[in-house]
Amino acid sequence: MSNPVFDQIKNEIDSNAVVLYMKGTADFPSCGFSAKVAHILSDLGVSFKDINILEDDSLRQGLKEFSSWPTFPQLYVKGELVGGCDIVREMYASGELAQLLKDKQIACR
Ligand SMILES: N[C@@H](CCC(=O)N[C@@H](CS)C(=O)NCC(=O)O)C(=O)O
Repeated sequence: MSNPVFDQIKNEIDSNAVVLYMKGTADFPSCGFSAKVAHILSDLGVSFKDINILEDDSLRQGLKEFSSWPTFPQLYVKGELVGGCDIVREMYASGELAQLLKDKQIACR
């Protein structure tokens, strides 16, 4: 059966190369974990769409199910979940995140 929230998420991650589902916005994060990932993407010079899950509880709950991931932030690149703060931090530190972005033809430094 089709789920309208899943359709919304699918549309967002298909129409934006990099999507960060977060608490707050990139300019005004409401949580340190979300702030960290937004800063990492900014450090890499990556354009991304920030979506504040605190403004939409059905999206907040629906994403946990859609992604099979219980927390935020959630970083999607080209329609695929990369992970949350811990994973993104590790991938950034090792250079793996920059490599993944380059492999997916996303401009970054
Ligand atoms: N270890 C997590 C930290 C993030 C986390 O624990 N987020 C919590 C608190 S901000 C969360 O999103 N809980 C579910 C919710 O608030 O709906 C990660 O790597 O992203």
